[in-house]
Amino acid sequence: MNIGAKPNIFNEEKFRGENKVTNDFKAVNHEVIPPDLYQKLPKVELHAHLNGSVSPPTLERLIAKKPHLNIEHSMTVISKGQSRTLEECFEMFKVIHQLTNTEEDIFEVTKDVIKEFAADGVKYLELRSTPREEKSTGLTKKRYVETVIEAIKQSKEENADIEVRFLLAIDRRHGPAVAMDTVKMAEDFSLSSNGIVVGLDLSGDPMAGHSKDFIPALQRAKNVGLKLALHLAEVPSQKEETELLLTLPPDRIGHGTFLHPEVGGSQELVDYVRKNCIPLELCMTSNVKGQTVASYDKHHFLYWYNLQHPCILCTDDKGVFATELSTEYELAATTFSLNLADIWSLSTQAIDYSFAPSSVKCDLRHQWLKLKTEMTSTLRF
Ligand SMILES: CC(C)=CCNc1ncnc2c1ncn2[C@@H]1O[C@H](COP(=O)(O)O)[C@@H](O)[C@H]1O
Ligand SMILES: [Zn+2]
Repeated sequence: MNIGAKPNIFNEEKFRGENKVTNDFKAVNHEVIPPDLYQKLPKVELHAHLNGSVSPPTLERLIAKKPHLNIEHSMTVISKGQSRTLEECFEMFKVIHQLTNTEEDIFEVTKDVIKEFAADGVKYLELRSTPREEKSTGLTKKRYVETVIEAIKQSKEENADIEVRFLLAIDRRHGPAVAMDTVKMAEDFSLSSNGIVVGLDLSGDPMAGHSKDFIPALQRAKNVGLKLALHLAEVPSQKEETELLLTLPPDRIGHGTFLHPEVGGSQELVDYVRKNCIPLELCMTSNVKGQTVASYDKHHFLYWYNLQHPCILCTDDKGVFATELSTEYELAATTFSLNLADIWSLSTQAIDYSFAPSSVKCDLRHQWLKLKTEMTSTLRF
């Protein structure tokens, strides 16, 4: 729906009727929003890089375990109000990788990240990560992937209130041969992981390599039924590269910051994305702190949302960008004056755009319905 025209499916009459705003409640768009609403809201996270999602407490533990590295916490996180260039952000991932260079570290960070998303009200999570080999510790790419899968399985066995899937990431900096190996690995694991590995991500420095080099690997992935979530138009002036990746077409687009004509993209690109109904994974804090978007109110969420195009709010790297998925929902709501019904429908629609099998989607929709009833009574509608 267009911002301005507010439907009332979340039945927020009670809120509208209350004129006073207490210290505990915030007014957004003339509604009164309880402070923990965004955390309680059931959510779907579809764009989270494992190593970028490691939280301060986990990093503190890893730093303490490896004092010889002389890593300070400020080297791994961009605090509120701060920003960095893309190059600086990518340097931060290198620092984090030094801290997560053993099987044990990968297991620990995966378990912690899952726990933290669950505590933030995320009911379905798609984690993505680049299989990494570390000669110094004997970590192999195969063991890396197996370890993430083991951590996901163990979280489930421990009854974490969250369903988790895994996308293997292709880092553009590593070139087409590694990309093809990653696709083959994803193929193998999609058969042996009990449905945990569902697809691939294309990420890494958007200025590295050229999209055309990755088309054969990505095409192969598509041919064998793996899903594709591709970072696309994350930086300006990549129209030709973007066009090429869109012809696959991907199942979801990461960022898509520079697709539309106002920012140097084109109407043709927008029309193509709309015609193929390719959902956009939008990460507001990441884009502002990474300086590809000037400010929250200039975020391309507004452009696509007003076109009624599928938009999914995501964190990207909740550790590095010091955010949570609930914070991203709150940011979108306050920046673009979304009401409760808009927020609820954003979080519900994200279920449709996940790579989960239909049985899981169906179960999530039931959970949403149940939680809506519970939240409605808590909020005294
Ligand atoms: C620089 C910046 C603003 C980052 C946000 N946007 C991103 N764009 C492209 N690739 C990314 C981004 N954030 C994380 N990644 C990828 O995810 C990796 C970290 O997670 P992992 O090791 O794959 O588990 C990074 O090394 C990088 O390859
Ligand atoms: Zn990303």
